[in-house]
Amino acid sequence: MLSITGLAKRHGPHQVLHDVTFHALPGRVTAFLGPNGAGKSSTLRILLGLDRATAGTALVDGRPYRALRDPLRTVGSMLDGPGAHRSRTARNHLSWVARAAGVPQRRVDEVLAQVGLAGAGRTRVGRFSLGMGQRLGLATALLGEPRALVLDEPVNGLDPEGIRWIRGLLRGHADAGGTVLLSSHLMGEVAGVADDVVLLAGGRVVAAGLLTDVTAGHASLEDAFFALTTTTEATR
Ligand SMILES: Nc1ncnc2c1ncn2[C@@H]1O[C@H](COP(=O)(O)OP(=O)(O)OP(=O)(O)O)[C@@H](O)[C@H]1O
Repeated sequence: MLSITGLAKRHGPHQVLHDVTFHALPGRVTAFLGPNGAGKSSTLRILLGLDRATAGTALVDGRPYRALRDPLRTVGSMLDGPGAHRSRTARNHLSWVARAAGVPQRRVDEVLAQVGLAGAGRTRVGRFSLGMGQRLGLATALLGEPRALVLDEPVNGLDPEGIRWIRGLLRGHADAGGTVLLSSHLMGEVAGVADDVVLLAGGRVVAAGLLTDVTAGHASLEDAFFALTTTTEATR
């Protein structure tokens, strides 16, 4: 389980997160949604131990990321695309990450096949399309067969077929008992796969719960978001 509790973050004079609280549960896909600049990446960076909170906690199975005994097997993550050097081949990159994390080399071919890059293992990452880069980022996240996946904007750069594919992959991970937390500013694209949603605006959670509860009474998730944020602004 991923637990974010009372999270606050300040960058100089800017308070970018205000008392953010939500959970992502095993067996469920949780979509963390909001417009650009809402604070999604800031939250995920803290959860993955890449930045420190000003207040509050972000825990993976009850521990801060930095205290995990076997991080790559516990939580696979993708922030900022593939995370691979342009001059490396996909296979080199995955092989290097696997070695560093003590993951068996056979996983390299397994994840390349799983993300549809079996034929591109020897291609340099610099030649990849945006969508292929996203697939490689996902392959890296899956390498350690982690229970949880934390993915920042994984549908960016994917075409409709790619979006359909990633939805299936995330659904499969959750149905097998895994925890999936994905961020997106594209509400319509991820609504189809989410069980639970967390809507973030201006660094605050404006709604969190079952997708069906959050969208109840609205034509779409976007409509629910705009109705909620208009109300929030008006009552602040
Ligand atoms: N290192 C930093 N220094 C100063 N401000 C920052 C820093 N990192 C993020 N911010 C600010 O924090 C706010 C939230 O940014 P964040 O990247 O978390 O949003 P986001 O919801 O992930 O948006 P996007 O989809 O555009 O990445 C923005 O106003 C951003 O400018």
